[in-house]
Amino acid sequence: MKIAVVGTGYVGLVTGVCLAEVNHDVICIDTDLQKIKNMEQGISPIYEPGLEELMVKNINKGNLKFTNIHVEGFKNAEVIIIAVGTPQMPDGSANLQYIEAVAKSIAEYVTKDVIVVTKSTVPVGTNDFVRQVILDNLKCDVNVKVASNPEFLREGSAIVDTFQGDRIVIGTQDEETASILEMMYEPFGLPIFKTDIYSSEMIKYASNAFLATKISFINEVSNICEKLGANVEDVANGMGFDNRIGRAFLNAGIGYGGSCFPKDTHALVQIAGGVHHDFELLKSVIEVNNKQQRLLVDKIKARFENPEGKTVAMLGLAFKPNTDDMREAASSVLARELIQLGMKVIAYDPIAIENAKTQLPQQVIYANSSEEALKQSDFALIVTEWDEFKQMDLGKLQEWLTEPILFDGRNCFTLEQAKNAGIEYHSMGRPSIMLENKVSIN
Ligand SMILES: NC(=O)C1=CN([C@@H]2O[C@H](COP(=O)(O)OP(=O)(O)OC[C@H]3O[C@@H](n4cnc5c(N)ncnc54)[C@H](O)[C@@H]3O)[C@@H](O)[C@H]2O)C=CC1
Ligand SMILES: O=C(O)[C@H]1O[C@H](OP(=O)(O)OP(=O)(O)OC[C@H]2O[C@@H](n3ccc(=O)[nH]c3=O)[C@H](O)[C@@H]2O)[C@H](O)[C@@H](O)[C@@H]1O
Repeated sequence: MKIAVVGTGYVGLVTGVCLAEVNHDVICIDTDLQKIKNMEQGISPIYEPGLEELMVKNINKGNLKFTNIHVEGFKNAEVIIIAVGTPQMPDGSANLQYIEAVAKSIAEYVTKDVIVVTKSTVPVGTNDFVRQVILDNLKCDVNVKVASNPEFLREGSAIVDTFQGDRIVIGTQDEETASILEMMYEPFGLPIFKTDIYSSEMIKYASNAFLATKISFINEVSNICEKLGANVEDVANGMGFDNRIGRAFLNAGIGYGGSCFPKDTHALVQIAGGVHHDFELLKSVIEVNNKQQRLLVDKIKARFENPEGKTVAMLGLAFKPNTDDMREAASSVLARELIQLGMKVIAYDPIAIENAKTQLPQQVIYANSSEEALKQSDFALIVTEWDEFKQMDLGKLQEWLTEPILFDGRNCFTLEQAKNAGIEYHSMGRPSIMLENKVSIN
């Protein structure tokens, strides 16, 4: 099938590459010419495990192409997939300007019947808007069908999620459109759930909001566990045995970040508000998360009488491991607050440093390895649970840090590991490990 994908970010590029991998004829379109030039040479604009290899393979096979010229991309397309960003507006609602621009270019340039699929996360009713913009601006006498097809991949495991996802959702009431999209996805062999457009649009927001709710819920439980001396990991494991609850997304930490949960929870509150529904539960989820993102600062303030002048190694900057994405990363909030407290921050991340430089305060100093960061610091924080931090020899902290104190925002180590390493260890929702002559802060 001939497919054009508009937008080559995390979703568009991964989708385009995976559809090419199952032998569709794919052209990816982006307005960013530099990205296009790089991708033509097999260089991925984003860090995503396995993506570049598959990209190169399919460019060489001849079924993956790139262009910055929409008319060129749409020329032969039977299906056009919209995967441009829908960032958050100041009031929390989704910004649809990129979606509208794509709809206008489709109207201007399509010369044959086509199915337009909205993969970007968009508020309920947006596909109606896309259809209307296209109809209002259409230059040729062609038939354009519009369908919703939200995406559920996660950054860092996007390729695996695409080939092994739990479901593909197709929102359309047109049987012919549904069956063409089913054919397109058939090679993935995944369950396909068909519904109407509005429900499909809502499934995406409700799914992200539910996952965010699970995270805020366990973080609240975690904060209570700390006060009571319980261990949130055991609590989550014990809860997770119940199939109705499930263990996934019950990892307590420093809150959710990234390009989607924060913006999509805000957008759903706005969507609800648009129909005069006050989504109180989701507002609390957001509020809990905002507090949770800065919890390590509170722990530091509780531990040190005067943190001013201390140097801290900040390990991990990306909003989660295996990505270079810094959007809404807790590291931004933490670095800002620590610097305000008069501390020196030495940061290290295996992949995200270049992106971090555009987001973190300019006073932050970057190290080339965790060892380099730790050796120059008084104590340390783990902000992102990269494998290389989880595999770190904790005993070395005694040697490298002025004070062997670790604040672990992601519970990367067991309490036994910390105890055996002879360090002071403060994690999330679990009792602190103190060295002799020190009193636990919990
Ligand atoms: N990042 C993720 O993990 C997921 C994102 N989503 C949703 O997918 C959508 C896209 O997200 P990302 O891939 O993260 O976005 P992104 O910001 O990484 O990429 C968007 C791309 O679209 C391009 N673009 C903008 N206007 C264009 C136009 N008129 N024509 C061609 N290209 C254009 C930009 O240059 C950019 O490369 C959003 O709605 C997001 O909520 C859904 C599931 C997962
Ligand atoms: O719409 C989207 O963009 C995507 O948003 C999330 O994917 P992503 O943001 O890439 O990453 P997640 O693995 O969901 O993690 C999001 C945040 O939650 C945090 N998290 C996750 C799980 C958990 O148990 N605890 C926790 O704090 C992570 O550290 C991270 O900051 C969803 O998982 C995807 O299904 C969805 O497609």
